[in-house]
Amino acid sequence: MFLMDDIVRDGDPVLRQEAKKVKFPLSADDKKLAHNLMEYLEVSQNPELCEKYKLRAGVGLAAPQVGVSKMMASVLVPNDDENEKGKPLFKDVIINPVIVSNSVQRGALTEGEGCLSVDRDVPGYVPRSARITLKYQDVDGNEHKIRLKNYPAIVCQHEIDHLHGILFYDHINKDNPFKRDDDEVFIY
Ligand SMILES: O=CN(O)C[C@@H](CC1CCCC1)C(=O)N1NCCC[C@H]1C(=O)Nc1ccccn1
Ligand code: NI
Repeated sequence: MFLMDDIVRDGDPVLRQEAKKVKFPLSADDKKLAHNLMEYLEVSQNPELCEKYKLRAGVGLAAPQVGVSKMMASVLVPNDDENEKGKPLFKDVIINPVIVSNSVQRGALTEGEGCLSVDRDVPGYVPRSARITLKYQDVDGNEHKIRLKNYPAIVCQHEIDHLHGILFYDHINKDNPFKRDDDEVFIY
């Protein structure tokens, strides 16, 4: 199981590398990696376990963040409204993901972004596409082509950035970190 000590921090070159495509069928190691990447999110989103293992709760984790430069990331976006308790907005390990199209409209999280690999607050909006069409393979090699919007779209873009050596603060406007374009949507 991954713990915070396994998470590579900003400054380590692996976070600035272009990750390698993953071959199918997955090797035993790659299957284990996929499992462990998702397990971290599940454990970290469980308050008792999160506390027990001293984790930072996360909604995504990319392989380079645990020192493995491969095109693989786990995404687990919880559904915070009560009625659909338990059913996440999006849950999968995205392998060899490609954003095949994105909306002209931009979107950003109102509270900005952070990163488990960045141990400092970097204030500012991280402008991203408000909606994306994402193509990826799951651990069984099945191809998926899905449209995402709002928070799940933001999370996936953050993870895919990791696979290309990009960190969230690379997108923050230097002169005006909280610059708002009028057509931007802000996601809570
Ligand atoms: O590459 C992946 N990462 O760096 C983990 C990041 C990914 C998200 C950051 C913005 C979009 C994707 C992450 O999850 N966080 N960033 C740092 C600390 C907070 C934490 C977080 O947002 N936690 C959370 C949110 C809602 C519910 C439960 N937990
Ligand atoms: Ni991150």
